[in-house]
Amino acid sequence: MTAPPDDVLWARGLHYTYDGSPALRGVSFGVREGEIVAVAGPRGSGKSTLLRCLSGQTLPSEGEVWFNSRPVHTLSRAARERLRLHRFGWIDSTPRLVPELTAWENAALPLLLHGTGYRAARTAARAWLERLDVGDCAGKRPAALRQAERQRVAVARALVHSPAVLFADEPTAPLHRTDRAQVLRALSAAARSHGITVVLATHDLTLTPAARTADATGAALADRIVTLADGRRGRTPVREAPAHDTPFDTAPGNTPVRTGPEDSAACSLSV
Ligand SMILES: Nc1ncnc2c1ncn2[C@@H]1O[C@H](COP(=O)(O)OP(=O)(O)OP(=O)(O)O)[C@@H](O)[C@H]1O
Repeated sequence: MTAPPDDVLWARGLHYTYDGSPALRGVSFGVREGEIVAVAGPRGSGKSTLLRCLSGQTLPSEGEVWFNSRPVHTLSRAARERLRLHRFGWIDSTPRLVPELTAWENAALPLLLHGTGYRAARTAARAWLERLDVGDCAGKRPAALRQAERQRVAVARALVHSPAVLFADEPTAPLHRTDRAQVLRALSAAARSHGITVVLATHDLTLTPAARTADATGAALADRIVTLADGRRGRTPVREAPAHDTPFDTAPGNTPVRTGPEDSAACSLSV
């Protein structure tokens, strides 16, 4: 089996089980370069597990994950860790910053781990903090920052090394509504301007045209939504103009195939 050449990330027939309890039941998934895809589903539907499998943090019990047409599921743990460090970014719902480091030092961590020089890392980290509207926080430690500021620092850290794919697991869940919209706008604008592919998990199922119209401040974030329910791909609650001609859906047998617009939507999200 080989992955479609125009997909940066591609997974087929993913199963994952926690102590006998299935979390993923044959999920297939494809993402194109530069695309922002939201994975939506209720709590416990398998979103985090899917993101962990796609990013190589967790090996699926069954199934395949491919990045740039190369298999991830057959890599050693060390090779997957290198892949994550160099090519992927990750944002959790709770910003996990190092309390002893300043905001810019936290944001610069991936570069410093890559061996980038201190000055260059500082310049890049500060530039990302500016871009995310927390430039004036650069010298502060996490304890001196608001939650939304800490999350922006975490976003800067996830983007500072220009990853190929950014995984965001409910990145604005603990924030207030206004902060959510701002962080989402900043995240999506940064990803789009740098051509970074985003896979974003959300439990918010209010992805209806009416909800989006009402949410005038919401970021026009995702190109496409895929839904998960009970560890399986579902149908999207939204049907709108497709962002791409040939989005993916799952065919019987769990092979990603090109389909009509069912699984595709230009949408804004509250994550
Ligand atoms: N470490 C774990 N040990 C055992 N079961 C787990 C573990 N992590 C997740 N699960 C279970 O696997 C299923 C999928 O969980 P997962 O966290 O992937 O879903 P989710 O959609 O991301 O949910 P949430 O929005 O609450 O994070 C759930 O039934 C969950 O209880």
